[in-house]
Amino acid sequence: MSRKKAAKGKAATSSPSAGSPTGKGIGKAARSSPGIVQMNGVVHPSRPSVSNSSEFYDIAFKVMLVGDSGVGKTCLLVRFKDGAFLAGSFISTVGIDFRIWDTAGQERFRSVTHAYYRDAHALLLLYDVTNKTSFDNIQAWLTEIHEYAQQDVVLMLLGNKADATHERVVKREDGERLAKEFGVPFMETSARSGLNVELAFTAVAKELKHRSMKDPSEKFKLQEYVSKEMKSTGCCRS
Ligand SMILES: Nc1nc2c(ncn2[C@@H]2O[C@H](COP(=O)(O)OP(=O)(O)OP(=O)(O)O)[C@@H](O)[C@H]2O)c(=O)[nH]1
Ligand SMILES: [Mg+2]
Repeated sequence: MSRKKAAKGKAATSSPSAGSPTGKGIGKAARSSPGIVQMNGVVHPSRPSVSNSSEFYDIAFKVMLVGDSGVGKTCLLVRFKDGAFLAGSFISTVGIDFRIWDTAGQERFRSVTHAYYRDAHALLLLYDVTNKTSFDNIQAWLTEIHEYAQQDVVLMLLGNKADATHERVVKREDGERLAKEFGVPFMETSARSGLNVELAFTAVAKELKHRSMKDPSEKFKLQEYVSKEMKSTGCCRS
């Protein structure tokens, strides 16, 4: 994915477990849980190395997974990091979960999320294709992102649980339309089957790497890269 100085990137999740971005508290899809993935990037002289205990990176990118509770953020992260599906009963992320340590908290963690937004380099915004509410809440999430995230944050919309064919209520075309409307790259994913998981993170990492190299001669086009990769592997469309 990108050049390593030492060990593999570290992953973590956090969850404020507060209301949806609309603040309306919408049933089962009412809580948010961003996760953070630090991706190691490229050598860049103007940027300091980042040390995290025993691990060193030339650049650590902060990528957050955001979206309603239950859309599959933790599962997507686990699938990407460990290559496995987190089966079993749904354990909602509470507070900040750094894989091993977990801080509990409900509404008061909202401010923590906003603080995380501020220095996030990329946001993977998820909805669940089997949950219409989570899709309807995307606009509110985008509003929140525009309010709290950096203006140039790398953003990608993901329709997760694409494997759940029978339960699907949001068509792929609906996701595509919404993404187009807001000018955000889009793809469907499945933490269960692994569909597009690697691609989603790789595409974001490539975009971040490109930006960090500050090479204006060649602009990386995230959506084009995603479409090309999908075509070349012949996969990834549910
Ligand atoms: N079929 C299917 N189920 C999934 C997928 N991803 C997650 N799930 C299920 O969805 C439920 C919620 O997944 P989580 O990853 O815990 O959801 P989350 O977004 O982290 O939720 P919070 O931490 O509460 O914000 C679990 O029961 C998972 O097994 C997927 O790709 N396909
Ligand atoms: Mg979670």
